[in-house]
Amino acid sequence: MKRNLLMGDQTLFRDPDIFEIDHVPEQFNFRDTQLSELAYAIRPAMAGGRPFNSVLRGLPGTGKTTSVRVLFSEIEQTTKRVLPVYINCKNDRTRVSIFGSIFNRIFGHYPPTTGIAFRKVYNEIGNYLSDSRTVAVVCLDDVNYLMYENRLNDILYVLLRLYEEFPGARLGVIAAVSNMEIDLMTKVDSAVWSVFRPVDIYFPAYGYEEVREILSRRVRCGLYPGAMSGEVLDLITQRTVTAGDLRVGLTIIKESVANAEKAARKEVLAEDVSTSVSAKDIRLRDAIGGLSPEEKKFLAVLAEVVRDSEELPTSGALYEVLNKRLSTGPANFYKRLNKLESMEIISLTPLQGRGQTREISLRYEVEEVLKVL
Ligand SMILES: Nc1ncnc2c1ncn2[C@@H]1O[C@H](COP(=O)(O)OP(=O)(O)OP(=O)(O)O)[C@@H](O)[C@H]1O
Repeated sequence: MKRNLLMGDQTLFRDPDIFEIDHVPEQFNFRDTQLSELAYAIRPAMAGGRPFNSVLRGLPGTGKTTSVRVLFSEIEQTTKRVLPVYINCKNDRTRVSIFGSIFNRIFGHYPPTTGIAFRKVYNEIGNYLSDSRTVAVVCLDDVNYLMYENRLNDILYVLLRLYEEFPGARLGVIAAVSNMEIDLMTKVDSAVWSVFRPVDIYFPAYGYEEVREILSRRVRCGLYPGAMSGEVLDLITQRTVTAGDLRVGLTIIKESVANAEKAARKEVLAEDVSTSVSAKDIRLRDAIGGLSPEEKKFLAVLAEVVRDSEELPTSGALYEVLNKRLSTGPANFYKRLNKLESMEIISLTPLQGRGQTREISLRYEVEEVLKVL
């Protein structure tokens, strides 16, 4: 029999990209209310005015990013006077990188990484918006990743005050948050909030019928006919609804199809349906995917220390190990620790009567973290 190890002889996928998390579906249903609220906030920009700022709140996988992408693509097809800028704060976390991304959208290239002051980048953006009367709409997706070291305040402050220095410059911010425990208002200084004053747009979780319809459409586009029965789709829908995150369903479909292919079946059976995917799992992969190589090494050592300690390690004890193994130094140590906390990978609990000392725990199983790393 002819074997083809790298290119499987047969695949059930008509188009595997359809199941990627960042795929923008052709049909985006069930979010009409949110889309019209967001369109309402952006609309003044279409007439050259300052858009309303907005906050999109909803659990992961409730369509916040997709709503922004849908409207941004409509803007791009309609006018050049509005410049939509999408920023994922998991990747762009500093003032320099966020303004670098805005600069790139305007001028088609990033500012040089060395030898250029932030102020110069800022001035060029401000002058461009002011002179060209282009209105910028900046989406800060997963803005919770900026909630450490006061970065969110700093970045919102600089963005929202641009018009003061550059008369005529107009810019609106869309901030998306997927952690429902976070009340953005309490995280932003009142002086910044008084300029921000966002419209609140809530994205509720999808119900059973909605999830089934969304997944079934994906299956019709992404798999060959007959590859997945209604019963198997019901099973996957049920797991997705229980997990409360559409990304779980998309990942289960991908893995189940791969299992069926491995068993050389032409149809996914109930036994192929992967049971190991959970919303927590996806959150962990997502969070770790947003770490730099140095931060990953830091987390790996931290996880090993947690695994090998009888009690939860303190920040002091952990610092000793990390400094010895990775020459972390105190400033980087606390920066990385705070970042891992903001990404909800670890918890830092203050110890009573011990000043700045914190007790460190992982929010996931140690082995799970090490496996994903
Ligand atoms: N109404 C919908 N119709 C079709 N697909 C959808 C719908 N809502 C969400 N999806 C799909 O679910 C996945 C997750 O959606 P999206 O990234 O927009 O969620 P999110 O709320 O931004 O999540 P996060 O908070 O993690 O960023 C994407 O693949 C998206 O295409």
